[in-house]
Amino acid sequence: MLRYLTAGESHGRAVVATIEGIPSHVALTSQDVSAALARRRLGAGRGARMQFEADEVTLLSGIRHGQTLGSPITIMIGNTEWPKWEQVMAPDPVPADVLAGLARNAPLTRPRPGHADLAGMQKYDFDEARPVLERASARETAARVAIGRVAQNFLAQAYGITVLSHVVEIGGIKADLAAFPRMVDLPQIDADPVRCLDPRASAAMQAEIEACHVEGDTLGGVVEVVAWGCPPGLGSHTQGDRRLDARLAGALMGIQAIKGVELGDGFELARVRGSRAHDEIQPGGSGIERLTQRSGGTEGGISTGEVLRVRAAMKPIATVPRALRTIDTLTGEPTHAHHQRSDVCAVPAAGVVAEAMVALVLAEACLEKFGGDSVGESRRNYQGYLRQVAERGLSVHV
Ligand SMILES: Cc1cc2nc3c(=O)[nH]c(=O)nc-3n(C[C@H](O)[C@H](O)[C@H](O)COP(=O)(O)O)c2cc1C
Ligand SMILES: C=C(O[C@@H]1CC(C(=O)O)=C[C@@H](OP(=O)(O)O)[C@H]1O)C(=O)O
Repeated sequence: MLRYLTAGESHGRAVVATIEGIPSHVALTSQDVSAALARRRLGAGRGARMQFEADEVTLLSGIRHGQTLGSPITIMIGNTEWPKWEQVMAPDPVPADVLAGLARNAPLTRPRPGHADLAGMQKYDFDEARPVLERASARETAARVAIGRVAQNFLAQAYGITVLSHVVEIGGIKADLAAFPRMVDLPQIDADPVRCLDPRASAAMQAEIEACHVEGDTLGGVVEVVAWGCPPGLGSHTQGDRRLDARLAGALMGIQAIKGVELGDGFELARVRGSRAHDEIQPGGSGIERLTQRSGGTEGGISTGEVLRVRAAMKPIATVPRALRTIDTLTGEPTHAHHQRSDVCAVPAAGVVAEAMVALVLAEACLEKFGGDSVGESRRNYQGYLRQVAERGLSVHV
């Protein structure tokens, strides 16, 4: 069983994540985790914090001399600004007169539409938004990306699975993907300022982000996560909550500001006839192959062995500089939402987070199917299963 938990506030001392169930002997260093976190900071449209946030990584448990031990892995990511927030976010009581003198501690009573401010105040009985936004903030996604990298190393080393993401849409501008090769590499994607593989769309997206920046507005978009090397047989048709597509959708919808998920051609499949919707099967290689890749690599909630492809739609950033209408919860009077520094567009970063979530789902599904307490054992079990599929003549030629 694989399980994990994150903790920490955006302006607290640190965010942390613990993951349990990763087998032993996965090669992993703090440089790997730092590199993953650096990718999350990338992307046109990110705000001031991402310029200076250093994401200080400490591997607290579960790793020794560059290898996992099979015990719980804990990763801590220090928040660069902690010294400035130490009193505002102090776990122990701070004298009222000290707090009153801190501009940063001014009560946030003008909740932002689209953020967690108001719903969180209602639910947790707070008279201002600070205690809510500190945890609602996508700062938390740094912790998920850190353990996502652990999962990615495990997937690559045990099964040869590669997970990566790219941006397919920002602010209504769509990438033209028709001409792209089936396998693209990460440096190629990360070299683009919005992590988009279509140079023309990328330029238009960057211009739109800049226009929004100037006009005090914000943007959302769509990311696609692709996984190569997934074997057939992950997930199960036998129960709704075991379906791989359901688990992927849940994991992606769990990312801040993600409002829609589709597998493969998703919603488009609802608009065409069955004869144009499914992936026909023919003999290929020493087994079978598909003529198209519309399903996104799952059928019946089980991976088919085709390339896995899943998209997530992100709503625009809620902290709109041209502040939206709201009420002051102190007076009940109409006003405009509080505004602080924020991202104009975080779609490229959301792609990196989505990659981490897909890697965590796949790692869990692989461990369910193949088990193993060490990478070597997981790999042997996996190879035995591939032989079984081959003996039936059902190997997938991708
Ligand atoms: C990588 C990333 C960065 C984000 N940056 C900001 C930001 O700077 N300002 C903001 O208001 N929302 C930002 N968001 C979105 C909020 O976290 C999100 O809108 C909020 O949690 C409420 O979303 P929900 O309705 O989906 O829960 C970001 C989201 C992600 C995934
Ligand atoms: C800190 C991160 O993103 C933050 C996500 C976020 C939000 O409301 O979600 C608001 C901003 O926080 P701050 O007010 O501290 O600048 C972003 O910078 C991060 O991604 O590491």
